[in-house]
Amino acid sequence: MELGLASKDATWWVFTFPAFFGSKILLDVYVIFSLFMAFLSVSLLSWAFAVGGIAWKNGRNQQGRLPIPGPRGVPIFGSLFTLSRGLAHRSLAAMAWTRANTKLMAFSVGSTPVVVASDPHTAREILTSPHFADRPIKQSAKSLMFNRAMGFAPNGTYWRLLRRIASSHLFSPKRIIAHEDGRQLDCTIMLRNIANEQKVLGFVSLRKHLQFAALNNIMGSVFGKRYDQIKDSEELEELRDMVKEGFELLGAFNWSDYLPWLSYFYDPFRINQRCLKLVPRVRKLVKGIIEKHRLSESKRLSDSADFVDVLVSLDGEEKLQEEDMVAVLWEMIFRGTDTTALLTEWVMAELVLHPEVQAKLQLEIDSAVTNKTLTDADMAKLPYLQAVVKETLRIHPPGPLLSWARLSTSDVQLSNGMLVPANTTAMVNMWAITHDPRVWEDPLEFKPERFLEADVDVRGGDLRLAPFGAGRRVCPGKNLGLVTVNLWVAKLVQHFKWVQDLCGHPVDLSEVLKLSCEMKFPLHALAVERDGTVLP
Ligand code: HEM
Repeated sequence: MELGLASKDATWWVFTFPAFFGSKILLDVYVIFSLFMAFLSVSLLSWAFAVGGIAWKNGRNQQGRLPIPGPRGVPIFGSLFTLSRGLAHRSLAAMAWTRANTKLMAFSVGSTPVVVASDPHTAREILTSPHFADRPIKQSAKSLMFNRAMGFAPNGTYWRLLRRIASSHLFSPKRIIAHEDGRQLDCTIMLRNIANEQKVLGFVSLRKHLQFAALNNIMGSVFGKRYDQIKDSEELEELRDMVKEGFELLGAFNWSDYLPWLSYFYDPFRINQRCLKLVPRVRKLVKGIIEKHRLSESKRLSDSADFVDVLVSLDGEEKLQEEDMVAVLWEMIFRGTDTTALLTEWVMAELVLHPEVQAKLQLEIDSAVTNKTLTDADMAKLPYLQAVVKETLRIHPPGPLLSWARLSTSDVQLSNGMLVPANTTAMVNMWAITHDPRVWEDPLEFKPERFLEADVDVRGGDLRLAPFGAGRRVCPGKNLGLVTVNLWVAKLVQHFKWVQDLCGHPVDLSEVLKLSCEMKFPLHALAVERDGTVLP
C-alpha cells in the first residue's frame, strides 16, 4: 500500500509542478530519470546473469558443449578497466590463471564480447582458423587509413593482393639479402654514434640510436631514402614526430571503441582531432616521395629496388590507387620501426643484467667469425646468439597480446567443445603462455641455454612461443625483423662490452604497454670498446 501511495505522490508532483511553474522542465527531468533507471535496471539484470559480462547477454558464451567461462566485470563497462590501464597482459594472465580459464576466457569490454586464449593449443586453433582471419578495427586505425593497409584490411581479395605484393617484393629472402648493405650501413652509423656518446657523456642511452637506425633502415628499404642526422634534421624531425604521434594514437585506449555512445561527449586524448591533423601530414610526405619516384627515370626493377619503385611499377589488376599506396607505405614504416628497435633494446638490457651470457655470446662471435665484419651469412654459425634473441622474445614478447586482435567471422566450434559466436574479438595472450610454468620450466628466469637443448620455431610453427603470431595473418616482416635484430645485437656486443651503470642508471625491466610493450625506463649502460675490435 505504502508503495502505491508513494508512486501516486510522485505522479501528483510531477504533473502538478510543471503546471504550477508553467513549464515542462520537471516532466522532462522525470522522463529522463525514468529512462535512466530503466537502462540501469536492464544493465544490472543482464550483468547479474551474464557470465563473461554484459556483452555476452543471452548466454552467447554458453552455446557450445562446453560453456566459455569468464568474469562478469562491472555493469556497463565489463572488464574495460582491466584493459584500459596498466599492463593488460599481466592482469588478464592473472585472471585466467586464478580462475583456471587458460583455455579460453570470455569477458566484456564495454559492449564488445572478447575471448582470450592463454594456452598454446587454443591459441593455435584461433590463429590458424580461416574464421578468425579478420581483425576488429579501432576508430584511430580507420582514421589513420590503416583499413586500406595490410594489417587491418578485411580478409579478402584486396588483403591477399597486398600480402602477395609484400611477400614477393619486400620480405622475400632475395630482397632481404639485397638490403643487407643498408642494414650494415645503419649499424655502422649507430656504432660510431654510440662510441662518441660514451666518450662525451660517460654512458650511452641506447634507445634513440636504435630508433634512428630502425627508422633509417625501413626508410631505406621501403622509400629508398636514408636520412643524415645533421643535413636532413628538419625532415627527419617531422618524420619522427609523425611516427611518434601515430604510435600514440594507435596505442591509446579509445573508450569509444567499446562504448560507442561515449564518442559524443568523451574523448580524453582528443583522438579524432589528432588523427584528422596527422593524416594530411602523412599524405604530404608519402605522396611527395611517390611523386619523386614517378619522375625519376623509369628503371628496371633490380633486386635492391625499394618498395615504392615496386608499387609504382605495378600494373593491371595489381595496380594500387594512390591513396592505398600511401596507406601501405605508411604502415610499413610504422610496423618496421618500433618492433625492431624495442626488441633489440630488451635483448641488450638482458645482456647487461647477465654479464655471463654476454661473455659467452662474445666468445661465440669471436671464435666463429674470423673476418671482423659480421654479415648476415655468419648468423647461421651463431646458435647462442639466436638462443639469446629467442629467450628475449619469450620473456619480453614485443606484442604480449599479439598487438592486433582477430575477429570471428562466423560461429566457430573449437575442438574442446566451446563455441565462439560470430563477431567476437579473439585475443591470444602470448605473454601468459610464455610465462606459464606448465609450458616453460622456470619461466621467470633468463636462460638462453634452453633453446640450445631443444630448438623451437618462433615464426609461428610452435605456439609455445609465437611472438609473430601464426596462421594466414602471421607477421609478414618476421624474417626481416629477426635478421636485423640478430645482426645488430651481434655487432653491438662484438664491438662493446656493455656494463651496468649502477651509480647513474641501474637497469630497470619495468614494462609499459603501448602499441607494443617497451621498457618503461630506457636502457642506459656503459659501452666499453673491446680490445682488438676496430669500429667500422
Ligand atoms: C621484432 C619484430 C616484429 C614482431 C615481434 C612483430 C609482431 C607481429 C605480430 C604479433 C603480428 C600479428 C600477427 C597475427 O595476427 O597473427 C604482426 C603483424 C604484422 N606485422 Fe609484424 N612484427 C615484427 C616486425 C615487423 C616488421 C619489420 C614489419 C614490416 C616492415 C612488420 C609488419 C607487419 C604487418 C604488415 C602485420 C599485419 C599482417 C596482416 O594482418 O596480414 N612486422 N607483427
